[in-house]
Amino acid sequence: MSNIIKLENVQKFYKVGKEQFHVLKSLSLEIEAGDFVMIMGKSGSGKTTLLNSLGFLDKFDDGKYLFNGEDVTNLNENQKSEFRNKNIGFIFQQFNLIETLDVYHNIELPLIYEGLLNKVDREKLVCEKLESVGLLDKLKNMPLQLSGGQQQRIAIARALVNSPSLIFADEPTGALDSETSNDIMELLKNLNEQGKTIIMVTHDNDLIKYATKVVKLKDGVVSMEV
Ligand SMILES: Nc1ncnc2c1ncn2[C@@H]1O[C@H](COP(=O)(O)OP(=O)(O)OP(=O)(O)O)[C@@H](O)[C@H]1O
Repeated sequence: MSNIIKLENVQKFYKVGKEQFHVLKSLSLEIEAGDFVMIMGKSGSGKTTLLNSLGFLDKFDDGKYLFNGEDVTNLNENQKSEFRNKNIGFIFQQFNLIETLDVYHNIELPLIYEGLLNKVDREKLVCEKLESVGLLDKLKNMPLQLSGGQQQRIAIARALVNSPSLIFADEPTGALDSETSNDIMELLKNLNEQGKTIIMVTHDNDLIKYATKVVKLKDGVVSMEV
């Protein structure tokens, strides 16, 4: 198995007034291609900070970040955006769909950012992804006309549309009831079985059964890996 992600001694500080708050403390971590990783730990332990920094939504202050063996620690802003678009699909607790765009255009947006495909090819991909989450009939709906579970499925279709190898999910079931949560977890499990590497932040111990690897954070360090 090969490492898709390797972190070596990363440090992350937040500036609060004149103080520095040390949130990730010399954290090292290896994630293999095909893993379904659950990042767990108490509120405030740095889970979201870790995920966001891995996805270049935030940055590490020190240490080394290798992606497929390549050093991506010091990418510039354009390279970071390109890296994100190409390699990572994001799923959030509150879905983060654009409320003023219909379902079709929400899913199409990453393809427009990428700028490689014409309209016909984009349409084919959007419909394919919508079908894979079972919501092809909702193409013209606005996000707020859908249930929470349906909105999360649309967000998953959007995360998949650029065919990323990695899915980052921050509490993807946090806003859903338990039955809908199970549906979303089954969908993620299928994606993992199809070869996507998934890194998910959760508080919910019941979801550990879906993981191939659990990383427990405590006070900014990995306290346990299984
Ligand atoms: N922008 C920021 N500025 C200052 N401190 C921050 C900032 N973002 C997060 N923190 C602090 O860093 C710590 C880690 O936050 P983070 O959101 O990563 O934790 P978490 O484990 O994901 O928590 P939760 O489970 O509650 O979402 C917390 O103590 C938080 O208050």
